[in-house]
Amino acid sequence: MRQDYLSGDKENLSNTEKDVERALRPLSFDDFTGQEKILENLKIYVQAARQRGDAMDHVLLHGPPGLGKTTLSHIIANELAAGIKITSGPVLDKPSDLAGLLTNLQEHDVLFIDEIHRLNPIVEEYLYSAMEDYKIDIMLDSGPNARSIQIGLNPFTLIGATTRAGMLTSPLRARFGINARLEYYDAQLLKSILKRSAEILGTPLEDDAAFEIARRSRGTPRIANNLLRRTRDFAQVKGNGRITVAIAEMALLALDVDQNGLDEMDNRILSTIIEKFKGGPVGLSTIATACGEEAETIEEVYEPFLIQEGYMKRTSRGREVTEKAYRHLGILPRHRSGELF
Ligand SMILES: Nc1ncnc2c1ncn2[C@@H]1O[C@H](COP(=O)(O)OP(=O)(O)OP(=O)(O)O)[C@@H](O)[C@H]1O
Ligand SMILES: [Mg+2]
Repeated sequence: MRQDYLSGDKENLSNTEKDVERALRPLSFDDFTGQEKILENLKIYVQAARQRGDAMDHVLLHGPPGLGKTTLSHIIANELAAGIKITSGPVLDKPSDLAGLLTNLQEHDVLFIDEIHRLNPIVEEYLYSAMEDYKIDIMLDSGPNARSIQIGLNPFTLIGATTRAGMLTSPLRARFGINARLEYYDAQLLKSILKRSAEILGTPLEDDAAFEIARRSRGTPRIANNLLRRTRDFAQVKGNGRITVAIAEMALLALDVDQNGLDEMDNRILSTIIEKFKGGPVGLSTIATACGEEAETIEEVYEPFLIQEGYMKRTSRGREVTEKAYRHLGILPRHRSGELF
């Protein structure tokens, strides 16, 4: 369970936690911290579309979980002063599910499809003409009477979000005029996000405590906010309600977030590769089995951060840990084909 909220799995949040997550979600471009380049461009596209009275071009947002894809989609709709309809890839079973949504869109509305890499191929194909010409073909009747009629749609903006851009087919990817990859946040940005969140929650958060939580949040606002909520609990029960650096340290220790901000699963992945596979290279599915975690989760949630921070690398022969991983775990690197690191 602890793993779940640290890894940023939103499905496992309770209802109150979901309410808090919603309360902390920025609603406008000005509320949104970081991703400056993306924001700068989006502001221009939004303004241009509004000035012309057109629907904005379709947007693909990709990047690791918890970096703000859903948040940004809502912000775009807000800034366009448009409505938003929300669905997700796995939910759209058949073309008629999608047709229902599309025909209900008002002019310039946003249709947000989360996990768009998990669209059923038949539904996906259906989306092509909707995206390109704002038209769909609907089948009437079946058997010998089957015929299709074409229906025009109101011009709309599709926003697709995915943690796995590589899994998108090229025809789908090509239909997004705007393509943005969200990056991990640095500690300073996360610190300002935390200060804002603490303010909303009404929790006093000292500066150095904010920085400590920020730098140990795996570059991810969702994790930063989750750690803030847990730290707030510690401050309330073990302190006087104020989040000091000592309280933050205590909470992070209890949550198994180590000094470099790696959590229990990060460390398990690294130590497994070192101890069971001599540091690698080793295949993803082998690591997954040895760690008792799904390969997809490792690839989507853990590995991108471990690679970005230089603990691990991907080679053509599989995953390998780096010298930094050995140092982090306090293990001496072994001789590898005669060479030392
Ligand atoms: N730039 C930001 N500024 C402030 N808060 C942010 C920012 N980005 C994300 N958050 C916070 O982090 C939480 C998670 O963000 P969001 O749900 O948008 O991530 P996501 O990229 O859609 O993740 P997933 O891939 O899991 O769907 C939000 O509730 C929001 O409070
Ligand atoms: Mg999301």
